[in-house]
Amino acid sequence: MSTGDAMDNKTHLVEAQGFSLHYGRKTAVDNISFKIPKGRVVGLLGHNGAGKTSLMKAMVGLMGGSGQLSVLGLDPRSQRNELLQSLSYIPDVAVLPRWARVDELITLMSGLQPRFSAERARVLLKRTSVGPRDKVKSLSKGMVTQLHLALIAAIDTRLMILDEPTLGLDVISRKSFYEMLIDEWCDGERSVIISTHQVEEIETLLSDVMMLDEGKLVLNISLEEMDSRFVALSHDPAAADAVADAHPLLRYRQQGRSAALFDGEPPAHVQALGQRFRPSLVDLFVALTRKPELQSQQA
Ligand SMILES: Nc1ncnc2c1ncn2[C@@H]1O[C@H](COP(=O)(O)OP(=O)(O)OP(=O)(O)O)[C@@H](O)[C@H]1O
Repeated sequence: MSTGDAMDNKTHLVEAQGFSLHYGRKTAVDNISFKIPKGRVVGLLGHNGAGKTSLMKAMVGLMGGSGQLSVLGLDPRSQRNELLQSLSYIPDVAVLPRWARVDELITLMSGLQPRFSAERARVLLKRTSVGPRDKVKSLSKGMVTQLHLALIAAIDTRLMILDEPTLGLDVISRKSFYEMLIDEWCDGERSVIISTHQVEEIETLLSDVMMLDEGKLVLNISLEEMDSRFVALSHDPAAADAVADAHPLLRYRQQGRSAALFDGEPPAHVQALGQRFRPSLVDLFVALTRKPELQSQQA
């Protein structure tokens, strides 16, 4: 793949070290450190206001911050123009010009972005119901999002950043959006970072997950590591006290039964009181980002 960015094969696509971002006195991103290597599909999860958009804006150089942040080996703030040639980005409030026709947008992109392939965009659009002569204003919200992805995925880069790309779409449109992304863009070399609230339906796509809670990175893990590290147990109500004494991250209900989620192996005597099952990403998300006072009310 031809990339003119400032990367060698050892560099991570994104590296943050002690990175923070503030709006006045408000801390939106709080001293976070992480690395994203090539070939990953990273879910950036967090409740409203957790800091996802702020972090993504910093990655594309729209916001400054303190600490270190490097994207494709570049400083997003001071080397923004260079970075934008090498990065694919769909912001949360993406708009395409409503007056334009699809083929006009393809021509426009060809003039603006040296790594854009008009031919590739046309191939990608064949997967959708968007026609080259359609006007943007005649398309449904789901079709506009598909069009936007086709245009962005036709840029030859190593990193795509998608901020809540499927917001407002129905389940079928969301599915076809992610199918196109995975089939047509992810190739084992490129990485994509997707922020979303639809934790449940994105779980099977992801290779890694990063969870933000009030600006802090509370989890940064591959799905494989997640499976080996976190353990869930379903148990009878009579075992509730013994389970609680083992300090689970979360107590909840699963298929009508009491359940508990542990970070690491619970003690053997507690394991003997229940049946193990694989916790879902949603369970983990709730456990790590729900306020403690809510947890104690619901347990
Ligand atoms: N322009 C701004 N001025 C002041 N505070 C802001 C601004 N933008 C965001 N914030 C604050 O920064 C924090 C993080 O916001 P951000 O938009 O990054 O969160 P988010 O995780 O993307 O949320 P959502 O899921 O609702 O889009 C929030 O507390 C928010 O109120």
